[in-house]
Amino acid sequence: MSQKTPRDFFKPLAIGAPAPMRDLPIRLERMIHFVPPHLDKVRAKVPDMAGSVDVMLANLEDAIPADAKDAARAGAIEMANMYDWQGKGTGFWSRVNPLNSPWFQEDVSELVLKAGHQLDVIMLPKVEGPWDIHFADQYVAQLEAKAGLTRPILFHAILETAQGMARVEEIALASPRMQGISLGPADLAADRKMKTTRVGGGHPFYRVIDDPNEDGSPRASAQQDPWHYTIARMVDACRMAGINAFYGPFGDIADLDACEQQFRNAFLLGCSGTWSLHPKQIAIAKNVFSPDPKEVVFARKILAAMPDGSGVAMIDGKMQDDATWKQAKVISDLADLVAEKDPDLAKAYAAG
Ligand SMILES: CC(C)(COP(=O)(O)OP(=O)(O)OC[C@H]1O[C@@H](n2cnc3c(N)ncnc32)[C@H](O)[C@@H]1OP(=O)(O)O)[C@@H](O)C(=O)NCCC(=O)NCCSC(=O)C[C@H](O)C(=O)O
Ligand SMILES: [Mg+2]
Repeated sequence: MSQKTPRDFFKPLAIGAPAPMRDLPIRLERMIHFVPPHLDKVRAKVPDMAGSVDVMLANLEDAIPADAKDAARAGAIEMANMYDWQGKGTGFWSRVNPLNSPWFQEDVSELVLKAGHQLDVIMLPKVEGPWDIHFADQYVAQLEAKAGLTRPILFHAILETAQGMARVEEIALASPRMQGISLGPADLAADRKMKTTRVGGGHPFYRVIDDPNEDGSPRASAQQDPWHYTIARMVDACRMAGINAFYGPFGDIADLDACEQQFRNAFLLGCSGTWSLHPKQIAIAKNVFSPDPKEVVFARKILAAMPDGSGVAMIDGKMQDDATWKQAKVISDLADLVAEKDPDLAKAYAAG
């Protein structure tokens, strides 16, 4: 038997470490905003930006130069103490360097020992299999015990290798610390040997083409989504494990339309949120990952028409039954969560 017994699964991994959570906290996580914490100018913006994002993330991994890793780690710890993250309801996360890097051990130990009381989630890049989660799980439990933490820190894995993709279900189920998984399209593309230099989004060469026209006129063609399979598989693995799926980075900061479309596809397929790399992407994520007011009004009509969630009803010519009741509940519950944070959307959702 290679798995823990059900009883052992929820035992703390170190004496004095907090008990693992049985249920994830229900939080709005429409965008995970990436901050390069070694840059004084950007770090200084954090307190003012904190209320406008759902999650603020101090990034220690890629995009941080090797000679700035120590400064980024120190900046992340400063960020942890710049705002009352726990009290004011904005998530505070950090993406650490990979397990095989010279920085992982110090990243995690410094964060947990010096900022663990503020830290909600450690994002683990380039996770290849459950063994990576198990190693980090044990290490963090020891540090939590040493720091005297009473609330366990959760894990978020990034899918950025073919092996990680192939083992996504095992990763999702590896520990009760697992909060969610994001797609890392840039590293994943490289590892898969996809022929692109883009960070997420479509590609002009990845398309389908109409059959030839009899008159020889030009054939219509349309770009396709190269990430459809990957996102759908990640969503299934996450939802099976009761954790959340996230789209990752969209690297063309100037192309706001394409960013919005990529986010929207992920939202429709089941993702809870995305990363924002630049302030411009925050509003896009907020808009896309909050349900559309018209959909909310319609969803609530379904719930009202079938108060116990069973039977059949017709609304605006569309058949509703137990399954559409469940769909409506997903949208309505998310709208309730958004409304707690956003008074304008609360009004729009109530308008119906
Ligand atoms: C991408 C950036 C380097 C662009 O920065 P910059 O050139 O400074 O942009 P602007 O001049 O347009 O900036 C306007 C102002 O906004 C501030 N700014 C910029 N970015 C941020 C931010 N993330 N948070 C807060 N504030 C920000 C600038 O300082 C300007 O301020 P001011 O001068 O006062 O007007 C930059 O946006 C950036 O570094 N973003 C984060 C990049 C990052 O984290 N990359 C790693 C994640 S993606 C990844 O790792 C790939 C993934 O793992 C995979 O495999 O797929
Ligand atoms: Mg990456």
